[in-house]
Amino acid sequence: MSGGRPGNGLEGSRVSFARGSRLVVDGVDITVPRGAVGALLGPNGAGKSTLLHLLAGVERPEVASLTLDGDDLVSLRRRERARRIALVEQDAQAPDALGVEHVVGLGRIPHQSAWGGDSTRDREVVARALEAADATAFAGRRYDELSGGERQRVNLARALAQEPELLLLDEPTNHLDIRAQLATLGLLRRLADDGLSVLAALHDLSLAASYADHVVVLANGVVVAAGDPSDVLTPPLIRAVWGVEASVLRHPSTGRPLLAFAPADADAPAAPEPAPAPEPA
Ligand SMILES: Nc1ncnc2c1ncn2[C@@H]1O[C@H](COP(=O)(O)OP(=O)(O)OP(=O)(O)O)[C@@H](O)[C@H]1O
Repeated sequence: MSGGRPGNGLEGSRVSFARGSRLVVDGVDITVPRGAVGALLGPNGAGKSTLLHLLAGVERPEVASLTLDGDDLVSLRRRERARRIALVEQDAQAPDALGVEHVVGLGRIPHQSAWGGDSTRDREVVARALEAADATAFAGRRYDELSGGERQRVNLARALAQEPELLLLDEPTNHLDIRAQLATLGLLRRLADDGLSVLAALHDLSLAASYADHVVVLANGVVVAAGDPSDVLTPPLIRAVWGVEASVLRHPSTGRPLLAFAPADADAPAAPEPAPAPEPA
């Protein structure tokens, strides 16, 4: 699905954004190499969605530099940006009563001329995107009548129909059952292996560790750690950022980190009373 253009992927340096007097993204350095899956992690309110919006051009950042395959993203024209970057938003909306195929077809607009309408290729790309996102079964239905998880797959299909070089996703596993979560992250992995740059905000640290090449941990708008999931997702870091106790296990088949959590000590429930010893027979 990627454009196949050579380059370094996304490279951002000192990306910042203020809401009123408060910096909600504060001097973030971020890199998503071409062909890599990056996971953006952090507690509620850390600035993940805001950062994705800045990278997608929905909001304009204060920035030292922000490039995609060497091209300055901030000065990129809107249409060119939409050809190269797709954002799957959390709980994205579509106009009422639109059919699913139509919604996915909206992803083709940046590639179409003003009077051209849908070409055979557009229709093929839409069909492939629906299939890749496992949404073909809903193709003939109305978007506003779908469940949350079904919509999430359609939103992904719409982004894939854009044939971007950089795919940004805000909690793409939200609403999805476990099979659909694994399918979505497996698809992102394969798309990256084909050359797409992927950055997804995720709350499930084990899923992030299973599928991402690197993770970026945000807290209060600042990057507090970044790198290989095995190096970054340590119990002290998780305690400091999320305020919970974590044990790092290993996935039995992949060897990737698998995290088990407990409330921080002060909040931990009292240990259960030991069971009374059985009476001797
Ligand atoms: N429209 C807005 N107006 C004012 N403040 C906002 C707005 N949107 C977000 N914020 C604030 O900006 C900060 C970053 O929010 P953001 O949505 O980027 O966090 P997040 O890491 O994506 O959180 P979550 O995991 O809860 O989705 C938060 O403090 C939030 O309250």
